[in-house]
Amino acid sequence: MTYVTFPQAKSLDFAAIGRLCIDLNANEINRPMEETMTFTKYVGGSPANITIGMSRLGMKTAFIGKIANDQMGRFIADYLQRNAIDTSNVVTDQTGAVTGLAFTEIKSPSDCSILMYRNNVADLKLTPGEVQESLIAQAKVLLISGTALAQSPSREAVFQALNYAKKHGAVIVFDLDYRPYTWTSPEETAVYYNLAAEKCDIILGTREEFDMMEQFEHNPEKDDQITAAKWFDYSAKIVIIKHGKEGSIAYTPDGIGHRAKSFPAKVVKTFGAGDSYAAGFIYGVMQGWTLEKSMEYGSAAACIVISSHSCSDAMPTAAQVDAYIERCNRGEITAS
Ligand SMILES: Nc1ncnc2c1ncn2[C@@H]1O[C@H](COP(=O)(O)OP(=O)(O)OP(=O)(O)O)[C@@H](O)[C@H]1O
Ligand SMILES: O=C(O)C[C@@H](O)[C@H](O)C(=O)CO
Repeated sequence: MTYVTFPQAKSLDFAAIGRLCIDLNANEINRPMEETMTFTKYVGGSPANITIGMSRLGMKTAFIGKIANDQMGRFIADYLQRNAIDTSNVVTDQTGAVTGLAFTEIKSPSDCSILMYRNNVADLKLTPGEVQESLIAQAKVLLISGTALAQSPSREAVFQALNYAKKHGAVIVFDLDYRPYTWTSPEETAVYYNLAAEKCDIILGTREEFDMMEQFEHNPEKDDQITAAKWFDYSAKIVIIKHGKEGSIAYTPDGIGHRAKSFPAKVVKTFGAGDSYAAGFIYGVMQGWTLEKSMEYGSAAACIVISSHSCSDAMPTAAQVDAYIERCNRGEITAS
């Protein structure tokens, strides 16, 4: 059963809009930030990570965003280009805005947190006029991510990108990517998340992210079926609700909850799981695979990233995902 049809005639497989920043991941793991002395620098930001993941899987990709006019901004642009990502719509800020920094704290494989420095960040300064209609017109998929809705003018830029994607028939994916520290209040967050989600074909989020969106609604049991059903009255064809290592469920308008097995992993840190899962899943559905197989692929990609030190740099190729699944099937990998 095919739930989403991708416009095959377009030359670009995947475009994403939103946050481009720097991850500084703790080198001394299993200790609090106060005791962490050194960090390794990677490109970060959820939509950037997903785009890098799609590119590693062999998809033709582009990014729409804004970088600071400094060494960090140039590092990001160069990394995207080296990963074969089209940066023609990555705009350089001219107002003195800075690159967002995410310092990661790895207290234990299951207790990780992110300390954000995001005042006056360039990624939230993308304007609607800077979004190129011609690029979105060529894309089979447009991915948006919730953090870019947190402030103007980036918020309006995302809605403009949604207008172009609708006009030109791109499949729209929304990765909820809720980061509370970029928002002024949960109520404001819910309003904009709901407005954007109405326009999307595939919505991916954790149970907690959907809870945030439902704060004005009645779903006391936090029932996944009720959550998903709302979006089928708008544009959605697939709603994925993720439950960490318990796996995820993809709901479809025919009432089916599709489940896929998850895989064991030797976990170093948990962040990046959602981004690699999204890349693997979207890649799978674009190949015409079943939702179950696509989710399985996303889960395996997630295991590779959470077993590694970085998010972006650890994004696997298709050969690496296939090899991971084979090794799990042979019983060669066990959970940490
Ligand atoms: N400890 C784990 N072991 C194996 N697989 C995992 C583990 N944690 C996450 N995954 C896989 O990754 C998928 C996405 O994880 P999760 O639900 O934690 O997303 P997320 O909260 O969006 O991630 P992030 O921390 O990047 O924001 C899960 O559905 C599962 O397949
Ligand atoms: O910007 C962030 O929120 C942090 C990301 O850069 C980081 O790579 C991550 O959390 C992945 O989901």
